[in-house]
Amino acid sequence: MAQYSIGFIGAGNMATSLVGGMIAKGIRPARIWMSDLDGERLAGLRQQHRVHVSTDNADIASQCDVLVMAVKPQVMEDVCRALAPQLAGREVLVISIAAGVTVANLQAWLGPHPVVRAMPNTPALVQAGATGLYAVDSVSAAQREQAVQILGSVGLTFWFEQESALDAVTAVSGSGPAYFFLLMEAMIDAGTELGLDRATAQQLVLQTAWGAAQLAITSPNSPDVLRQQVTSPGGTTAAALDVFEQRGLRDTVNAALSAARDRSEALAK
Ligand SMILES: NC(=O)C1=CN([C@@H]2O[C@H](COP(=O)(O)OP(=O)(O)OC[C@H]3O[C@@H](n4cnc5c(N)ncnc54)[C@H](O)[C@@H]3O)[C@@H](O)[C@H]2O)C=CC1
Ligand SMILES: O=C(O)[C@@H]1CCC=N1
Repeated sequence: MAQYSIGFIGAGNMATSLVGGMIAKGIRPARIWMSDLDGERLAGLRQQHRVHVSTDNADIASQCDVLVMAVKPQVMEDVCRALAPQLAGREVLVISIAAGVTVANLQAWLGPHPVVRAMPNTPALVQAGATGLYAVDSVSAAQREQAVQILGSVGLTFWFEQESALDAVTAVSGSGPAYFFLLMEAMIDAGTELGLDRATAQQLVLQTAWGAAQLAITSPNSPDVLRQQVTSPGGTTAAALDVFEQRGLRDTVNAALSAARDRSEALAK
């Protein structure tokens, strides 16, 4: 693996997940730099991962060939504008993981650097993430490979030709874990209502979610076929699925994902 150095601006949940994955995949901690406003958090990360840390973003930016921008979208402009002088005249690959921050925004704030926009998700924490990627034309093949090494260290990566696809990716897989967690919460509550103790209901729900995902990933059959295999005519599953369909689950899911896509687009404005 080429020995380029990688800096993270913002050392929150997503950056920490990525760093954990990269180290697990053999990237040496000495090549990783992290900055954040929270010095205590950085001290913990230095102790845990042996990475370089600093509370000064410019310090990190001046050391690195690849910069992963991992602060919240709302502070991204200020953080980028403050870093622009550090990057001027240097070849730095910028990878942003922020929801709804466009490559045009990033290049306006940071300067005309090669930019990859990425949308990962929190299962990256357990190296089961899914990330959508979009690159501007100036990103070289080697830099695309660097982006895949970083984001691919925590799960699957998918390239998209159109930047607008990342708003849809955000709605599907970026926010997606929360939808499944909501369904888990609702099933645990319902199981408890039906008389199970909460701890047992939770274990049953989580094992069922994990098993269903494993089955869907490994089976040659699509989810609709797998659903039909659970559903005996006139049986219990049919009784439940009828309620979901009658109460408009598909329309609700469709409207929810459209709202997430719209919010991703709006954040860019
Ligand atoms: N949480 C999620 O599910 C996903 C989040 N994202 C994106 O990842 C980015 C980070 O999100 P999280 O890690 O969840 O947030 P987080 O709040 O855990 O991390 C953000 C970090 O940035 C630091 N920070 C704030 N201002 C700073 C500054 N001026 N300089 C340096 N560091 C600063 C904060 O102290 C914090 O540690 C966001 O842009 C979000 O849109 C992308 C995909 C999924
Ligand atoms: O809710 C958000 O805005 C971020 C982006 C995708 C997941 N979390």
